[in-house]
Amino acid sequence: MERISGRAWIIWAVAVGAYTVAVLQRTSLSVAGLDAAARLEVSAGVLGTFAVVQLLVYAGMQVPVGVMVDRVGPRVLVVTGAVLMALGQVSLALAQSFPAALAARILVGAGDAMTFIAVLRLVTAWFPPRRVPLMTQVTGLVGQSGQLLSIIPLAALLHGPGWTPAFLSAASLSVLFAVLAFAVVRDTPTGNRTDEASPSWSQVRHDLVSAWRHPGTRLGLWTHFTTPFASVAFLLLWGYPFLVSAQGMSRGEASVLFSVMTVVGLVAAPFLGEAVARHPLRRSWIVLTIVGSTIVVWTAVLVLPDPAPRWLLLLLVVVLAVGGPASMIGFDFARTFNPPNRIGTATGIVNVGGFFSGLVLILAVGVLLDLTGSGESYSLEGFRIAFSAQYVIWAIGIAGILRTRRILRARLAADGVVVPPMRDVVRRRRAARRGTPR
Ligand SMILES: N[C@@H](Cc1c[nH]cn1)C(=O)NCC(=O)O
Repeated sequence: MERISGRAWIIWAVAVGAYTVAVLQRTSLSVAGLDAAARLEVSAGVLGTFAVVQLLVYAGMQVPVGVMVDRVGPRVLVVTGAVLMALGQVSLALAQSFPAALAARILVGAGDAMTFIAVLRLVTAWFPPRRVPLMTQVTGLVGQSGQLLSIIPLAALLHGPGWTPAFLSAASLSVLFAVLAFAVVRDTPTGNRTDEASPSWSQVRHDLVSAWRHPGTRLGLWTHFTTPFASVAFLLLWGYPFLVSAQGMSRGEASVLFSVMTVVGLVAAPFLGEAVARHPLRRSWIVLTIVGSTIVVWTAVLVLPDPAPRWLLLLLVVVLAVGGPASMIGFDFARTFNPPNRIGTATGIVNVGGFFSGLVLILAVGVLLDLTGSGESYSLEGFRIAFSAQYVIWAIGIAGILRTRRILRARLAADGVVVPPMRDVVRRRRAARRGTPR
């Protein structure tokens, strides 16, 4: 087994810390909703603009940021991202009007957009390939805990010392990680990307086109598009009103289900990382199985005429929770089907998927609830129709996965790598178990 150096762990710890703080900044406004509405004198509906604009900025910047990761190296991006987020949060701390606060959140979204793919590029550079799937999962998992920093200490600061001290404290964490990343992080074991000759812009354009054209990158994009959107929309906006208003749960019970989601995500991530490392030729099957289970359980919940039994809702949050870690398999496709000089670009392309599909579902559920007259009552009937929008996104995503997988397998076969169909593998295993010739 290849040894992992102490230096790799230190660089990873700083990088993952910067990503965790980015997730804290990303989610910081969700715990400040009521305070924001009062301070900026806007309605709850207008506050939703913050989330939408932030997601749009994040998704829109992924490809340019991916290109920059390959051109200037991940360290510059982690430092710049932290500086932008610090500026955004200082501006928010002082903002007195909606336009000023919106401009501040755009800065936060831009800085956030730079962090994750740069950190994944560091993981690829500093860890042996066999360890990368697991470390990618652990990076996602640790980073997501930034949400807890919003929910607990930031919320306590908001409701104690108040808005300005809370957002200034959040900004100071980004300043800390900008300094730490500048001092500690190095792009590769041989130094920084900027120490080498940067590729020309025509080379960068060529890499972007090549990354997009490779079916492995697009398989990653469709994987990231199809796996997390159901849990993103559930967690960020619609899960709570669905459980409480439509399913008749108490707020306490709904909170327990959300905690279960966090725990299941924690358990699933390393398990999936190891499965992907062991069975690289079966990654798309792992993805399709997870998506299929989510569809089956959501369908069971939606077809019931009455509120679902508690055990079924528990099962629903369990399958939803696996969607986040499953989306990380998309980055594994990007990494393994692209040469090192364009992994950042390919990762950026992949990372657009889930943020785009999540945003579409969040908006679609809102529109359908309004159209069915359930925008305020949040009735079970209204949610049943609204959540049906998921089937359209699943259908598009699964078609994308199957199509790009077919193209990819044809390309691999031309290079002499034949992926045996799953049914042949199952038949051969059964025959081996019975001791019959294959
Ligand atoms: N799918 C997420 C990360 C994740 C891991 N476990 C649950 N969610 C993702 O793509 N994140 C990108 C980011 O910037 O956070």
